[in-house]
Amino acid sequence: MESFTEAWSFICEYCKKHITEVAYTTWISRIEPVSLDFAKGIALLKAPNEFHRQTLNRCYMDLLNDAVAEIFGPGIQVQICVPEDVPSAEKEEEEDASSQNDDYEFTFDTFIVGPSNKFAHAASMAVATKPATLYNPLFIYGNSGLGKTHLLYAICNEIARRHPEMNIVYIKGDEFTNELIEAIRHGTTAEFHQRYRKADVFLVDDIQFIAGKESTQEEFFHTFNTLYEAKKQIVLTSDRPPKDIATLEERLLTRFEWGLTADIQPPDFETRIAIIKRKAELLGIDLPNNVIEYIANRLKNNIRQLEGTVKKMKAYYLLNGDALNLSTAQMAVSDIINNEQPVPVTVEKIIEEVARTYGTSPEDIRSSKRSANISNARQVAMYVVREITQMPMTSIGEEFGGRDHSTVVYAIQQVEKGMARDPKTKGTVEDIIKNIRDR
Ligand SMILES: Nc1ncnc2c1ncn2[C@@H]1O[C@H](COP(=O)(O)OP(=O)(O)OP(=O)(O)O)[C@@H](O)[C@H]1O
Repeated sequence: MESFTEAWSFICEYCKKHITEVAYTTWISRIEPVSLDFAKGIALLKAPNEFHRQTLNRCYMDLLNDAVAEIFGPGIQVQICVPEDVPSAEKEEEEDASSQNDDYEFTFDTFIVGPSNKFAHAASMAVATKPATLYNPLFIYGNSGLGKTHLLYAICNEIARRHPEMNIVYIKGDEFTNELIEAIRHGTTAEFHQRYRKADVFLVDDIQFIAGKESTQEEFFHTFNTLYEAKKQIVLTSDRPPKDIATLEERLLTRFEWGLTADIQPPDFETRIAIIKRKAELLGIDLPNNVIEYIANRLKNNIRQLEGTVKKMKAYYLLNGDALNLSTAQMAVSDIINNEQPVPVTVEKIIEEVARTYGTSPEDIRSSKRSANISNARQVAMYVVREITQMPMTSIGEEFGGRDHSTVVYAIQQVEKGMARDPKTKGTVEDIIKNIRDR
């Protein structure tokens, strides 16, 4: 592992010589080496997200394999994973509901259109066909599992197909924040600017995660302006409309509303039926009509759940030989509903989100450092832990580096007072809680 990480810089050097600087910065520089297994002949690399992986698989696999062969000799195949693939107990539980999809690509062809999403679909098609001419920015919002990411990838894939020369940059709002914090820490903000401000098409999934984070919003504001003025296409998604993102800066809110805002609603009955049929077809199984109708009647608000149910039925069929009938469907639906119970939020997750918001690190929050920003972030983190987990004060104190009960009580009171006095503080804390709960 150690030597693979060391050798990674040589692989990067090789790639750098063979592609343009922009392509290198956008696609190769953000890969992380994971492991090299000579016995299996696999070099495992990690891409920051699914769209990145798809692009690497499609456009840069030969280059990466050549680079690996140059350094380690022939017989090693590159494989790309994404953070979601890295096993952890929690992720495994989420697996069925995950938006990762090995059965089909997220394109316009695989997107079923109905009254609930036809406006967002049409706007996305328009943007993909003529980037930066009609709607800029395009802002798509809707609840979880209704197809925002699917549409965003569909735009990426369509533009990549029509305009292979265009530099498409896709990122999630929280990744943008994390990368900025890392760039500030390592003094590499120039590379950070270059990566995002050289985009021809800039797509940000879950933009709500930048709200309340001052330096991220500042950076995003400049990136937005640079790209907008250069007539580059910007597409954003969120779980709520811009005006409902409590701590979004006014100047960003205005900009997000400059172009077109399109919402996606839960699908109606006919669309749910069409989606179940299509998912079954893609998975190569034949579902009777009564089964399709049963699923469509039970799951109304989330397309990811519809898809998960069809996958579950296929798994029961293949693994247990169960028939594709109503009782198997009942089992699959209740499995999906139970699995989708929210995963309990850990203190670690809460501290991570608070740290991101205040531009500090989880280690600092748990430490005894007393600078104003860190103390403030620590108090907010204690408050949020109490709000979300209802954990006893003494246990909260232990989680924060062995602080005593009275320190926690004091911290919570301070935050309550701050929220009562200042609407901005209130908005920030509420956004943090919403972001953590919505994950
Ligand atoms: N109209 C549709 N036609 C076909 N599949 C769809 C449609 N809408 C959503 N899906 C599928 O449902 C799953 C969830 O969609 P997606 O990940 O795009 O949701 P999302 O709105 O981005 O959710 P989240 O906010 O939780 O990230 C994906 O597998 C996607 O392909």
